[in-house]
Amino acid sequence: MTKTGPLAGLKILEIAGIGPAPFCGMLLADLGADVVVIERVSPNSENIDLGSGAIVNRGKRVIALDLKSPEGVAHVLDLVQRGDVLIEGMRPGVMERLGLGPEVCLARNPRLVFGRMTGWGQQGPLAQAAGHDINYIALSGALWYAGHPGEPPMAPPSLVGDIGGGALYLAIGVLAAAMHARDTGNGQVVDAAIVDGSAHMMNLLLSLKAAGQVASIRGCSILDGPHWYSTYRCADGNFISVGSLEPKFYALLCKKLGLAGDSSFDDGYDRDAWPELKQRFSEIFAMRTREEWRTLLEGSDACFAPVLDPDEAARHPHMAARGVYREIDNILQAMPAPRFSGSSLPIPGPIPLHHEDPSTIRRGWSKPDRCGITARTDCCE
Ligand SMILES: CC(=O)SCCNC(=O)CCNC(=O)[C@H](O)C(C)(C)COP(=O)(O)OP(=O)(O)OC[C@H]1O[C@@H](n2cnc3c(N)ncnc32)[C@H](O)[C@@H]1OP(=O)(O)O
Repeated sequence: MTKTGPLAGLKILEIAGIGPAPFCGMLLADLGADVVVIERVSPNSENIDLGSGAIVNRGKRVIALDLKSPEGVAHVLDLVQRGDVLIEGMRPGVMERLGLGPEVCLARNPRLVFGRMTGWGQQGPLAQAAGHDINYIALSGALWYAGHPGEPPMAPPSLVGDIGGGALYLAIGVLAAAMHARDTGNGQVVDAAIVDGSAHMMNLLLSLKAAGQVASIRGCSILDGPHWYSTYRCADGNFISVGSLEPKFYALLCKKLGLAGDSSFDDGYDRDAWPELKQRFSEIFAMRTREEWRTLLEGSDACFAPVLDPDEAARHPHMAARGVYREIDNILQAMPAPRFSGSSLPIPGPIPLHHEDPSTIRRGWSKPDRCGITARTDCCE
């Protein structure tokens, strides 16, 4: 498979896991990297278990190796020597026990970027404990803000921790380290912990907190309290969102809702009035269907959008015009992001169905040149 895209030529080994590390691998494969996943050997099948890994495996090649056998470890080290980046998402110490820890791998390839994805981080009192997205963002402080006053917090399933605080930070980390390795010839370990990434993502909220705009009491901040920044149920049971943060946009929303003459809506920043005005908005939005609100508000500066499920989102005219979703092989998939001016709309690679022979990968991955990136020939005499 010849890959194109801004990361074409970057050779990545991914040790199969769950959640954020495979998602990071998909992101890099979408951008053109050659990602080879090492799965466990399954006694019953030569085929890949499509299960939950179908979309995150797109554009990758998959091999099956028993990493608890000397042969499996030798195969990995051979690919480590030829590759640019390794990513893994196992509990700290697992790779070391397999004989594939950073020390061994970097001794084999000093330019290697060794990307490690965990929830708690490689070090710290909780490093060895099992956990998942919801636990990591609970600890980092990110989950606290998600919820209504007096109710348990609720986060979008695995988006804030696994994807936002995890996979995306791992991707940025390994790409930064790969640039560094190109320039210096030195690889390194990237320790991407969801507690770190999701805390880092809080810096915008923390600056609003420092400015007094985000309070430590739920429902009293500009992003979780006002009637103009919320979701509402419509007459047909569907939902809409409004987010008219700036006074001029809020004024337009009120005008479109027929509230321009009602002085109780004049000061959108009066926190004491928010609960009552939210109730009024609830009653107003309950009077029409989501489609009727779309007709009135969508595309205006009132800062409105309908709340859609993914199938509806794929059909929405704006999303359809941009080709954000596509059904490929009967699976709805979001297309690669972001977009690059030097390439047309990226098409993700196919979802692999069969394991490859490790020696095919080995043959295709020649040993690194002096720059460590085999596809880059312009920088070596
Ligand atoms: C919904 C979500 O939030 S997903 C995010 C979940 N969290 C993370 O990904 C954070 C980092 N990962 C972890 O903390 C852990 O992997 C957990 C908690 C997710 C899962 O824990 P466990 O199932 O106990 O797996 P753990 O990572 O400890 O070990 C994996 C085992 O598989 C083995 N293994 C992995 N690949 C192979 C292979 N190809 N061949 C042979 N053995 C293999 C490892 O050697 C290890 O065995 P060991 O326990 O004998 O050392």
